[in-house]
Amino acid sequence: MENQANKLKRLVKEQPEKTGHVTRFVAITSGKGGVGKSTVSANMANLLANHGYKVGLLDADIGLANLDVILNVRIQKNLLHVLKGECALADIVVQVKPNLILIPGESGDEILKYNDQFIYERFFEEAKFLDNLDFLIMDTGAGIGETIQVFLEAADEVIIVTVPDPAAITDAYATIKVTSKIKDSLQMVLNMTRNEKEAQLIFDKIKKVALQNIGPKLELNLLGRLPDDKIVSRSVKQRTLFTNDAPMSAPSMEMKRIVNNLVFRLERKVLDTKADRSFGGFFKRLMEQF
Ligand SMILES: Nc1ncnc2c1ncn2[C@@H]1O[C@H](COP(=O)(O)OP(=O)(O)OP(=O)(O)O)[C@@H](O)[C@H]1O
Repeated sequence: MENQANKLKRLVKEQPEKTGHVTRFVAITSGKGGVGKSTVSANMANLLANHGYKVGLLDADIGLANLDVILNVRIQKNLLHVLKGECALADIVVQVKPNLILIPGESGDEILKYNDQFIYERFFEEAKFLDNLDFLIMDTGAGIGETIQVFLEAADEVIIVTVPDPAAITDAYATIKVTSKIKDSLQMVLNMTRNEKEAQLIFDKIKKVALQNIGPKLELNLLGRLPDDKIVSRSVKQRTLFTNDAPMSAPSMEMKRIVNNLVFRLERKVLDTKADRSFGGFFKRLMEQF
């Protein structure tokens, strides 16, 4: 019988290996915890997978509702176990549905703390089975910690999620300010907003402050908004995804707009194709920066 590791390798490698295949790395972060970062990450990855993209979802945040809980999958070990040499990468990867895998992580601090050269070499070799991913969506922790910044710097696109409450906005702004030192463009998602007007108003205020204090060099964009909706909270409680449960609902339609805007941006963006654009290459960049 085919074991789990081989099955995963086969599933992810269904397509013939493309030379020069590009994986796009998207980091989702927030200033404050509990603003919907994991909910946005999981539903974004789900919609991209529905579009036919091969998507990896990396949980680099151990918060209240982890991605395995949101996606209703069982995990036993995570990236930390791989980096400690206790299991193989293929053993921890969970196939959520066709085109969507979950890579269970740990807090970024823990992940990047391990630096055993021998295990790294094996890890990068093993990571080749993830080379066909079109997107890696990373749910990072909240705040302005050094490790989170390392993940954000290595990403092609950084999305900062916030909610309208003043404390969350202040913290989101702190993230924008710190991250503007390493990124020229940042995306925002305003979650739990009453309507589009409210989202735009809040965004305009943040943008004005950013322009005054950071300057015009930073391109700050509103990628989209999500309403505060029972459909979203209910799906999280039921361990389902609202983009599956209620695909025609207001939150799903807004989530589709966010995903379309993201894909549009990334398709236009000139990516650094000199850098190794594989999952392993991305991790190498992380380790080098840390
Ligand atoms: N648009 C929304 N409408 C209603 N409830 C929401 C919405 N977005 C998120 N929530 C609820 O907010 C809570 C926190 O969401 P989530 O776990 O995604 O946040 P987080 O920022 O990832 O948190 P953490 O910092 O713990 O990782 C969840 O219970 C979720 O149901």
